[in-house]
Amino acid sequence: MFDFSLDKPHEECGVFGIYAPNQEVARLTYYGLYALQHRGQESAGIAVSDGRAIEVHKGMGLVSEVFSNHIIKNLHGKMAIGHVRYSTTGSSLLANAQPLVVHYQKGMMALAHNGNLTNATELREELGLNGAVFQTTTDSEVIINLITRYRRESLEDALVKTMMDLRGAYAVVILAEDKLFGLRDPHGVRPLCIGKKGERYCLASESCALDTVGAEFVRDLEPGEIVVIDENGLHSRPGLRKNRSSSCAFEYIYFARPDSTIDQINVSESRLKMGIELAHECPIDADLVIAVPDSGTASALGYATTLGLPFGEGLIKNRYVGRTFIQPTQEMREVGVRLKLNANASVLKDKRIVMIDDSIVRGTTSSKLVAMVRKAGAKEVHFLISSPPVAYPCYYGIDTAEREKLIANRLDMEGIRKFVGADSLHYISEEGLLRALGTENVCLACFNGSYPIPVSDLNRGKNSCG
Ligand SMILES: O=P(O)(O)OC[C@H]1O[C@H](OP(=O)(O)OP(=O)(O)O)[C@H](O)[C@@H]1O
Ligand SMILES: NC(=O)CC[C@H](N)C(=O)O
Ligand SMILES: [Mg+2]
Repeated sequence: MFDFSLDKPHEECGVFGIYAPNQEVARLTYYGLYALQHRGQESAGIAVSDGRAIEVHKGMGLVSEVFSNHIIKNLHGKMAIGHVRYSTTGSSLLANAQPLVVHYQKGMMALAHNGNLTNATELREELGLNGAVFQTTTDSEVIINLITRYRRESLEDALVKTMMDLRGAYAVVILAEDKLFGLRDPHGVRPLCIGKKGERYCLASESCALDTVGAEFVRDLEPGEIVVIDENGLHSRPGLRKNRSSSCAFEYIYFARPDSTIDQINVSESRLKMGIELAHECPIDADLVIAVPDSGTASALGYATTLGLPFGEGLIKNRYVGRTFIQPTQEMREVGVRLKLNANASVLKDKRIVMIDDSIVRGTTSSKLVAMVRKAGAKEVHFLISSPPVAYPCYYGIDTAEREKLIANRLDMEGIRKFVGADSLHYISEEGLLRALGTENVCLACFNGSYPIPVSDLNRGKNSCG
């Protein structure tokens, strides 16, 4: 049977950066991170710089738990970066929280990273042989070590050289030498966008964070691009030759906030279109369409509208639940799901239900929800999924579990249907998903095992650097 003891959301990290002398950069970063909280809940941190010295505060937990008004007020500087973490390489420990800060031959540097390197172990070994020491077990520390190693050249050249060594996914913000830098890997797997607030610039994993701090969206970083933000404004330096862009499809399906737009695709709109595609691929004669909130909501609306079916609030999400910290016993796991979601019997009773969620990963949530909806009186439960089956692990920064734990890797379609207990089960096709996204330039590795960036065997485990 499956080991459910590792049940937790499938997340990654969020980064934010701002260059704004005479503004409260720590507070703005705090708000930016608050908007990106869904990207990681294990730890949070903010580093501020006056152009020379860097101060950092980080801690385990949510942004609101790590920072108080007092702490924010005492972080002074003209620029800042921040990070919310969901660990992918290196355990969830304070020592691994970001931003990472180092002293090097030219002063101080702070770095925050979203993504996952696929050659971190090899790079770490090589750096270690050349005398580098490490204070964390993250892949992100490899990046900062490489930059300082190459810093005999100008900082921009050092960044280019570093990017030539790195494989994998990285959206990175850096404070160093009176400047704020942003880097995006040549495949553009993880998002990073630029905002303008007055005359000043900021960087964020998702555009929703720009809205929160009152910045105008300027554009996404190009794959392989480096941007430099300082007293003179913003300039771009082509870092590495851009590959065919492979931005992560899972960002649109599940991960990013619906009000964000990534690489010209609005997340909520793409989910709506996934629902429309599902309606074309699998029209079901039902009485009511419901969503697993929140990430299933837009798809369920698209499905219902296309087929002219009513949409109802069949499952209600407790808005105060972030992570459920589900205990590894059957009873506590069920409490965990019930704490987060509850069936609304008054709309479900005696109805034939189509229930739409964005994904099935390990299968834990789905089986509980189908049972819950039946218990609330539904006559039939048809379960539709707005992503193809997740059958391969992500090595680029989304923690979707090891291959053996993925239900689509273990069971065939009928086996999964039986496991979740639905009357019928249908996943969107890969073609349907691509039509909904309106581009083929996306990474679909977790669905089809075709990895756009090679992953060495040494980098296939969570603690591969530790
Ligand atoms: O098959 P599983 O391993 O249970 O994973 C699938 C579920 O996980 C995600 O939700 P999650 O509860 O992580 O977060 P959400 O509330 O943001 O949707 C996703 O939206 C599915 O509902
Ligand atoms: N999910 C992420 O983006 C995590 C960043 C980095 N790999 C870490 O584990 O700290
Ligand atoms: Mg969910």
